[in-house]
Amino acid sequence: MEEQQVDKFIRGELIHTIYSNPAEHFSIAKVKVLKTNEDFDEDDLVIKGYFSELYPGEVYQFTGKFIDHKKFGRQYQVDFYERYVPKTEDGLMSYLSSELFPGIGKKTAARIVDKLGPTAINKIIDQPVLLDDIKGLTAERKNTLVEQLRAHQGFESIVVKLAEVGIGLKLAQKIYQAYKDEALTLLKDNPYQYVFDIEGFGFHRADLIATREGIAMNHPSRLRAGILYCLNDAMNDGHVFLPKETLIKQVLEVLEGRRYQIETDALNQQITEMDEEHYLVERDPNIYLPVLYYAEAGFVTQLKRISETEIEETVVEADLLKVVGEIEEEDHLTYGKEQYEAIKQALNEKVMILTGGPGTGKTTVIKGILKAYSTIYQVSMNVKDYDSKAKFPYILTAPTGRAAKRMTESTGLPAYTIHRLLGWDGHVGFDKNEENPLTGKILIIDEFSMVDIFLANQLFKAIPNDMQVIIVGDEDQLPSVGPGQVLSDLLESKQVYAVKLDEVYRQKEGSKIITLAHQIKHDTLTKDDLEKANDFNFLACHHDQLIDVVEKVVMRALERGFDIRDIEILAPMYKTEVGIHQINQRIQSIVNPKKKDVREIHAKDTVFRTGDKVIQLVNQPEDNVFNGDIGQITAIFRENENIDKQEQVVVTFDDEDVVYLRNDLLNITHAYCISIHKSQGSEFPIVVMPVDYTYRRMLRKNLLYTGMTRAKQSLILCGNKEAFLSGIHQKDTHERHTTLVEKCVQVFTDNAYREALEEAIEEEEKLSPFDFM
Ligand SMILES: Nc1ncnc2c1ncn2[C@@H]1O[C@H](COP(=O)(O)OP(=O)(O)OP(=O)(O)O)[C@@H](O)[C@H]1O
Repeated sequence: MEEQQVDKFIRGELIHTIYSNPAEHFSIAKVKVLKTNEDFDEDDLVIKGYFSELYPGEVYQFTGKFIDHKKFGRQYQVDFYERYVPKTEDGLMSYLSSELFPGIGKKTAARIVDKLGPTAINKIIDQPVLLDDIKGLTAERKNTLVEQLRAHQGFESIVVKLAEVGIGLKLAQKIYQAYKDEALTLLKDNPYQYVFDIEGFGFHRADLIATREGIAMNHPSRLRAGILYCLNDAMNDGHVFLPKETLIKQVLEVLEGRRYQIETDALNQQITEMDEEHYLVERDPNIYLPVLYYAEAGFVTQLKRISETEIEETVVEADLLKVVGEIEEEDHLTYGKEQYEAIKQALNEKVMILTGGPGTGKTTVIKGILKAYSTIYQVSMNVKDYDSKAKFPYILTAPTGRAAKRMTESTGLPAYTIHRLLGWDGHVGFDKNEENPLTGKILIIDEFSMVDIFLANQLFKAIPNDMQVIIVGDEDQLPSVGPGQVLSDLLESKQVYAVKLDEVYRQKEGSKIITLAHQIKHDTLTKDDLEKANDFNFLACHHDQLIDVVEKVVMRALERGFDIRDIEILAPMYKTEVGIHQINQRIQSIVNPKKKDVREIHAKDTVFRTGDKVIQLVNQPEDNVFNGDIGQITAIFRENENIDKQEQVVVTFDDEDVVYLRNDLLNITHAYCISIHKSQGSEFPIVVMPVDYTYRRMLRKNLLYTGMTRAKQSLILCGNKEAFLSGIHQKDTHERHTTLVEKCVQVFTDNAYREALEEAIEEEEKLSPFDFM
């Protein structure tokens, strides 16, 4: 349908806001261009102007003019804008031009809708001849279209209606699967339900639909959705709960516009009712999502169960001293006092935490524990000596593939990611649990600072009473990406035996990297400590030169014979001028530039090329790749080159080839430069860390510490020394709201509390409260 539009316009979906000044309502944002009669044919555009509110994912129509910004290039200065409300015809057009109907593009779809009107689909199904004189539609395409329309009958009314409110085919398919014929009724009556049932369906989208349907701003469903939305948001920020006062403040910010106000009493009432109906848990003054409350409660009670079971046999000190002496002789070292203590307690305690910074000997102690146990209990460390009856006694696990691999390299024993160990099926759940526990005698979990409260709960559920557990981690590293800060909370609770290793051994080998890490940890680092050393340098440079300097460092390392896989650039932010995206683009253009005979595929803002170094962004256990795994694109196939008739990108991870279809490319990105958060659990021979004042907001002690301690051979910092020095003295102010410390203390010391908690967990499991998430 061509519109009778005289004015020039850009119709686009808001991707994200780049800058906003709420006081003046001024924003700069990026939009995906959907339609325009301006002379512009790129996919994305930066717009700027005065807006009351802009929501990502929403479609707006802008009028204005193009301006050329000296630094940022072409932008659209908006004079007037409005939210674009599509008509049925638009919905129909996007349905017909969707991937369900191959070969039908936007133009042909428009011609069909133009000719047949809003009831086009029924007309085509009843009388396919009506398509006969549509230009551009071959007989073959016509037949496929009719066949497909027949096959999807029923579904189309939902897709078309959803397309009218800006929902694409993929999301529509998810919605249809979840609600089938109820989808439209629900959309009209309570679109907020979608937010909680359908992944990728945002609150603001539901709000816009609700406004269209005339649902009142203070409708209970809206208030509830606002509450759950804020709790979810808090979870994404790592919190396990929100104080009620904070929650209410945040909900009001989300729900109130300039034209209406929400009564706090009404919110309070909803919170109480939602608690009664198990949609949230209120433990005055804290409000939790049930999944989080019960994950925390579950973890603590499981930990208590395992801790309180008596150990079968303890080791006599004299025997241990003898065995440790033998190991020391064999390995040519003398364990430090704390290291010896750690080995001893690991053998004598049911659950023990081993913590310490880099180079303090955590890995050395793990090896010591394994050797000592094997010698004392005469247990073979050779996997081949075991079969399905006699199970291997040692389980080594870590949250990431890389960390697990490192455990295998250092001990020579098999190690698995926690997901793999627990038999995660990738969708519904874990194979290992209370009913089907793990088997073995000693469980060693490395990099525990990365384990969130959900995974900790799942893992501990699967640990049988007679297993000894050794938790290993560095409490000064960043907390887990997911909610909670399990390692540091456990240490703070003091309910589990912990050995802290302080003495640095790698330093003895002359490592400046380790010295710096410990100086940061103890807040003693000064500008003078940043002098060049064998394995360290700080290349001070101006913001404008930062990417050039990073490039030079990478080039120099390559010239010295390092592989690009050995060099990792770590930065804290994605979108600044010197952010991860920009650095990746630059390094890619140097180390893997466009070439005639090298295949590439364009996906959104990224060009993936054969040979590119890439990082996995989500867990994909079905393919044995996990968030943070780094691989290389080894092949790109065109549609006509494989039986699936789809473009394919093959990424080779350590020993695994994983195939990505075009839609899956969202799951990977370039990995020349990765975020410090994503680098957790990994180590690289050379780490290059740009530090810029534009990262200020992110520069914190534990972030810098985590990044720097990823370097094994060489660490090169570049950029602004002041920004670095101010960053290492900034504690993370963004403390996570958790109640693990209190729960631990109570469960371990108050039996009545523990029993009540266990009962509540059991009740909750019967109710299966997690369905709504
Ligand atoms: N008691 C010791 N005597 C001599 N050398 C030691 C001792 N303990 C550890 N080391 C050495 O110090 C170095 C660091 O030890 P290890 O790798 O075990 O530390 P880590 O805490 O696991 O470090 P990271 O977390 O950085 O891997 C190793 O080379 C190791 O051999």
